[in-house]
Amino acid sequence: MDYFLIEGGRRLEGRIPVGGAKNSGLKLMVASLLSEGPLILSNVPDIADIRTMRTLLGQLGYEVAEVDGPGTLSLGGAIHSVEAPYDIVSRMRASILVLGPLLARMGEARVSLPGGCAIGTRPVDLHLKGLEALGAEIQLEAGYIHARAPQGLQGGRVVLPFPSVGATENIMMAATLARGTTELVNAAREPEILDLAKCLNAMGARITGAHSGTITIEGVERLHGAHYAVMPDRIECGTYACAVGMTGGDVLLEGGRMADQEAVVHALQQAGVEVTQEAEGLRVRSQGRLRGLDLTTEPYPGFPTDMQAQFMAMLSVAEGASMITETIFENRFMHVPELNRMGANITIQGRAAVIRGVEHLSGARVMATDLRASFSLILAGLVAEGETELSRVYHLDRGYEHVEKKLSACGAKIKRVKAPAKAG
Ligand SMILES: CC(=O)N[C@H]1[C@@H](OP(=O)(O)OP(=O)(O)OC[C@H]2O[C@@H](n3ccc(=O)[nH]c3=O)[C@H](O)[C@@H]2O)O[C@H](CO)[C@@H](O)[C@@H]1O
Ligand SMILES: C=C(OP(=O)(O)O)C(=O)O
Repeated sequence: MDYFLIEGGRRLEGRIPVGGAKNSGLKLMVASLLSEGPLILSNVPDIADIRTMRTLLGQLGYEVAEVDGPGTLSLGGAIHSVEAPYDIVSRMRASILVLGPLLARMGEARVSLPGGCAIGTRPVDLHLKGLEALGAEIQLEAGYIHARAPQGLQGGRVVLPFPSVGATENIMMAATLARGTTELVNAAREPEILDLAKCLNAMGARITGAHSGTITIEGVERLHGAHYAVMPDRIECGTYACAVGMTGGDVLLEGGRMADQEAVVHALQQAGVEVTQEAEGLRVRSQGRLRGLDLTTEPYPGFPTDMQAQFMAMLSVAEGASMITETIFENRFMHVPELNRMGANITIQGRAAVIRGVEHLSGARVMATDLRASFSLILAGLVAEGETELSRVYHLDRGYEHVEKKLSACGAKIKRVKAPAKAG
């Protein structure tokens, strides 16, 4: 397994290009299953989850090919299978999103139940109830969700008890090909939902209100091919902003958009990091010691759970105490013991973590436990005294592209040590 070696203490200065959003690109790839013509997606990030999604779509018989080099994918062809198997769904949770599109397009889907993962139990009951409200018959058998709609889906009113991102996406995609109109109430409002609706509309869907919490989907007979560019990754952008804040740097995050992440920008500013929107992206600057603050993760437009671990690392070296309350996932504090091994002073009290800022962290051997936790340890390594060795970087590779290249270009000392090839 590859690992990273990070030598702390370098100020970051320069430019970092923000890639396409993982949490949008994966969903847009899935959306292509609804279309009769090819969907050409540009600005697709070079990350492991996108490769896993290519494998999954390939198993359904779908053709996914790079056009004009990396970053642009053409997705289309005939669907030969309606099954998303356990080995892929367990590797990548976004696989559950093939359920709605396969059901709408093929009248049937068999998708492995995703189960829990390192950050929490992550049930999918809201996805299933929403699809049932559109007329799907759903059975759970041998660890699989078996959904059928032999006569097609019928639009209806779905009220989500919680604005689940995944349920909103699954139901919205399925409803594009249902007969009649669907109203999705208390829908998620994340920017990636709007990106998905815009892409579906470019394919001929009729969706309105995708940023408002009530989404109306007028079903159409068929969707057609389109060209669409994946939105910039607001979480990658926020992650690098934390790196700049901690290292006292000055970096232009090319393509970064303040409008997608006002809660994160506000929190950075409260901590003493300067963030301004420029024509080419977000300019992030910091000087001197940061200040502690309190944060609670919430559905968008609140502070995102996907930025919680990175802020934890940043606040671990801020002046004074901070408290972070995690309300989305019950087990998303796995980075805390690792940060403490580097000298942080963090205690967990139920769903809250109390962070007492320390002056210095020290390099250590640490282990990544999940995607965002991995980056919190890189952030700690960037300011720690001495060397940090971060193992299990496959978690990080799921969702961050070219990390060592992007950070090194701004003066960080970080290198990937490749695992020796297996003898064989
Ligand atoms: C609201 C929120 O912050 N969603 C995040 C969630 O999306 P993801 O789509 O994975 O999760 P949801 O938004 O669906 O779920 C958030 C919460 O709802 C609960 N739930 C969800 C579905 C369901 O059928 N039943 C149910 O009880 C979950 O247990 C969890 O407590 O993780 C992604 C990856 O980290 C993030 O990018 C999303 O921003
Ligand atoms: C946890 C994440 O992704 P996933 O839902 O794919 O596990 C994430 O993007 O932070």
